[in-house]
Amino acid sequence: MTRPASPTPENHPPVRTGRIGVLLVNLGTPDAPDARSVRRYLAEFLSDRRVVEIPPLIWQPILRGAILTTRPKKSAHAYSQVWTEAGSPLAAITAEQAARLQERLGDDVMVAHAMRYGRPKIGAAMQELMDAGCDRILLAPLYPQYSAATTATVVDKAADKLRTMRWQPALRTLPPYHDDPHYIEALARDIGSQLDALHFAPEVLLLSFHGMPERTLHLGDPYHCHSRKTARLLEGALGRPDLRVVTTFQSRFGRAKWLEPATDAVLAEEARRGTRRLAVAAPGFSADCLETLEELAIRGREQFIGAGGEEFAALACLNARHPGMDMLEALVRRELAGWL
Ligand SMILES: C=CC1=C(C)c2cc3[nH]c(cc4nc(cc5[nH]c(cc1n2)c(C)c5CCC(=O)O)C(CCC(=O)O)=C4C)c(C)c3C=C
Ligand SMILES: [Fe+2]
Ligand SMILES: [Fe+2]
Repeated sequence: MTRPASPTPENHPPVRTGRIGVLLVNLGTPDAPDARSVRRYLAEFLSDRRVVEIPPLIWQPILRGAILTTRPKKSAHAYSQVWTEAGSPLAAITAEQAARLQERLGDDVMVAHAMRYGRPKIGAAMQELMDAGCDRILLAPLYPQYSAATTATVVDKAADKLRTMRWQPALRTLPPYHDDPHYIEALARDIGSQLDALHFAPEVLLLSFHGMPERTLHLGDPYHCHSRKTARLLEGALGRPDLRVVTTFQSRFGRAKWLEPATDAVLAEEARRGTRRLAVAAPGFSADCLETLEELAIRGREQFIGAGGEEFAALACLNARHPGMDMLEALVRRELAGWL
């Protein structure tokens, strides 16, 4: 029998200093607005079985065939219309949210960010936190409304990393915050001040949430209910009886039936029925991205104006501005209770 070697600086596990890590996670985005980068991103995203719930034997040939040969070029064009000097808006804004949160939380906490698809990777970001001495990690998927396709797949990915480790950190996850007063108040403050700054008074405020296949609702995914509840609470908190608030779902993908009503159809329908001035907000997105800057602000405008509308505004997401950062700080501090 050999006795285990006594610990030496060489074989001793790295010291963890009891620091707390916070990992903000969003969806992810391509590295560049070109077809190759978009193809790599879409291949990873659309191969996630939490996102497309079709058996791989059926889905992969469709994905590798029709979709990845045509969509990357189209999507790359869309991305190129919203790309900034700091890169993809979603990447730049998520990084800024992490930096702002770090300033607010101080040295006891280390804040990092990661993306579910593309970079920075969740596993690598967790490793960085642990290498810096964190033995407790709060995983914060930046999705107010829970869905298996977003929140759950982030937790799955973090669990994949834990699975490889002998000495795991303690892990907490930020619960969905679709009805949290901090979130509703941040949205009401932020959307309210953006509405006041418009040069016109909208008749309709469209609240556009990302869509999901309708089937997921019947399978028990709370996403649709969470979105509806956010919309109802936000309408109450805005307190603008003159404004008609309409909730829609955007970004339909594939042939299955998606949640309705669809944003693009309602934009055209509102204009045809006589609405002249409309504003659209996307409360489910914590950062502006392709879906808000291109699909809503560019194509949405064309749909509304093209059908007879006169004034159109796409409002900004909470991003890294004050109301949103106040909310994020409050939500994170609450989850860190007992750790801090
Ligand atoms: C089956 C397809 C898709 C499901 C389900 C889905 C759910 C879902 N997505 C978001 C948030 C975002 N999606 C974004 C882009 C995007 N989404 C899909 C498809 C599904 N999304 C695709 C193919 C794309 C890529 C762009 C394109 O080719 O059209 C983004 C923006 C990413 C960016 O780089 O800016 C976000 C954010 C949620 C919240 C959600 C379910 C609730
Ligand atoms: Fe999406
Ligand atoms: Fe889209």
